[in-house]
Amino acid sequence: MLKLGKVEAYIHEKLEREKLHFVLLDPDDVSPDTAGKLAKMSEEVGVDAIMVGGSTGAEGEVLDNVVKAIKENSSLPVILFPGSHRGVSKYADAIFFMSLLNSRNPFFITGAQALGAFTVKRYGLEPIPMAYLIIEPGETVGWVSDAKPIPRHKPKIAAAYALAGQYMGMRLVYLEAGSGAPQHVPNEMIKIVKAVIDVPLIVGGGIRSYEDAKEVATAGADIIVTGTAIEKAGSLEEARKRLENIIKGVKEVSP
Ligand SMILES: CC(C)=CCC/C(C)=C/CC/C(C)=C/CC/C(C)=C/COP(=O)(O)OP(=O)(O)O
Ligand SMILES: O=P(O)(O)OC[C@@H](O)CO
Ligand SMILES: [Mg+2]
Repeated sequence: MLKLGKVEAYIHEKLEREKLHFVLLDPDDVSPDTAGKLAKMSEEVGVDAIMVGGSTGAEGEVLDNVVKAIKENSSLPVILFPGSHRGVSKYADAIFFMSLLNSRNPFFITGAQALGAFTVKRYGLEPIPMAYLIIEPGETVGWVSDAKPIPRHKPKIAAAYALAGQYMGMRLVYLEAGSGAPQHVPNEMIKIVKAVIDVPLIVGGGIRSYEDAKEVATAGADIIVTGTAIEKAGSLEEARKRLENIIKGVKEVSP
């Protein structure tokens, strides 16, 4: 029988009771000191995990120091969200071992994964296989990864990719509108994707408010990710206020 790793089991256990909220911290945008403070505050307000990564090359010491600071200041699981095979840190708990299924460049479908696989093994990181899909507009990550972003009004295309990902063995599906997107993934698309897959659905990009979070969760997202809203809050107090509201929106929707 398939035995899930610690972090994946934690996700599934929690999902029995509630929808989840993950915070994404990009070492390109936050210092270790700020990351530590944000992680501590995140744990206090009920965030479920911290993701660490960026599309513009978070790696090496810069990445390690942010992950270490988060681990020192909170007990939340830290999951890597790598932009390439270099986005791997031995201080994290797990890694979204993701394939960007709608990229035009095989590097983002299987190349980075092959180049990163031995590092993941050497560090003893828990890999969580994930289908990563870029939805319009896609923002920086869409451009960097040479994606063919799925049109916002074509939910069936997203559903087909998501189901294909599940059939290829991926145990999570992530719909990504792009960090800082003016609008999050359309509700209708979330609904249709959720209806065809059996694995948990993650949605991120452009979620900023209580209303956004509640809408996305109601449409069918199991895990809601926010980055910019917290990173760009200006102060720790403002970040706390925003997070409390977003989490309220997520937790009000039953799983
Ligand atoms: C599994 C391994 C080892 C590698 C996977 C490599 C893949 C497929 C990457 C997908 C493409 C990519 C560039 C992903 C980056 C994901 C990410 C962290 C996006 C969000 O980034 P932000 O840094 O918040 O956005 P900005 O770039 O706009 O700051
Ligand atoms: O920065 P935001 O817009 O919250 O996006 C989060 C995440 O989905 C980006 O990969
Ligand atoms: Mg960033």
